[in-house]
Amino acid sequence: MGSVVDSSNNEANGSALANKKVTVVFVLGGPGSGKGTQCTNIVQHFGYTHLSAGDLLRAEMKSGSENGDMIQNMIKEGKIVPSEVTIKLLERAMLDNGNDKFLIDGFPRNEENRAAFEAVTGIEPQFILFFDCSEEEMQKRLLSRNQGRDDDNIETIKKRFKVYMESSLPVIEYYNVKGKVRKIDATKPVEEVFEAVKTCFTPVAASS
Ligand SMILES: Nc1ncnc2c1ncn2[C@@H]1O[C@H](COP(=O)(O)OP(=O)(O)O)[C@@H](O)[C@H]1O
Ligand SMILES: Nc1ccn([C@@H]2O[C@H](COP(=O)(O)OP(=O)(O)O)[C@@H](O)[C@H]2O)c(=O)n1
Ligand SMILES: [Mg+2]
Repeated sequence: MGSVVDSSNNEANGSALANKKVTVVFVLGGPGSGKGTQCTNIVQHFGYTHLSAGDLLRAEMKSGSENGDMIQNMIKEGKIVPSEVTIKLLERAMLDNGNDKFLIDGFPRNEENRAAFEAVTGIEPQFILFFDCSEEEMQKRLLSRNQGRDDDNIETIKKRFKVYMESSLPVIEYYNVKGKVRKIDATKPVEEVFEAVKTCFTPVAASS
């Protein structure tokens, strides 16, 4: 744990990332659990670059990409966009950034995301930060998020919760079995959650 991932030993996979050594932390948890909020705090304290898969997909959608309509429909239905699209966006963002430490927020969200990312990039996450939050609290937060998102309505929120339970939790369990999950009680206020988050990063920062 805590070692810098050397993806250069995965050159056979042909990923452009193979020549760049990167450290990746996956930030996972249900919709509204506070992933984005805490990533902003982590960036300020620990020097990571925050990459939100959802933000990258929304930007791609707005850029007039050929995948724009497909992405918009998937987000509206709370479905997971095919990995190929999301991984390309993540790869490009990591390559374009001078930093070598990334928080990947909201990815991998299903087994296809997880397996494809590993196969394409060869990157093994340093650890998984898991925000555990009750559905009741997440729903309350999403309904008052006010970011003008098409998917923060009760109908889509219910669909997102179902996808989270059926497809995303098994990915967290996959990493839990590997001893890689650091679980945080995310129902608490922002400041208290961040106190717990800090303890996950401090030993890593001290040893690097
Ligand atoms: N610990 C918290 N307590 C109360 N509200 C929170 C907390 N963390 C985040 N929020 C609020 O809840 C909403 C969802 O948070 P966000 O960080 O966007 O979550 P996610 O990225 O997991 O969907 C935002 O409006 C945010 O300000
Ligand atoms: N790995 C991912 C991440 C997000 N998404 C899509 O983007 C939507 C919003 O993701 P998000 O991470 O911004 O949502 P929050 O969990 O932050 O509320 C998801 O419901 C999916 O439709 C995806 O398809 N694949
Ligand atoms: Mg988010």
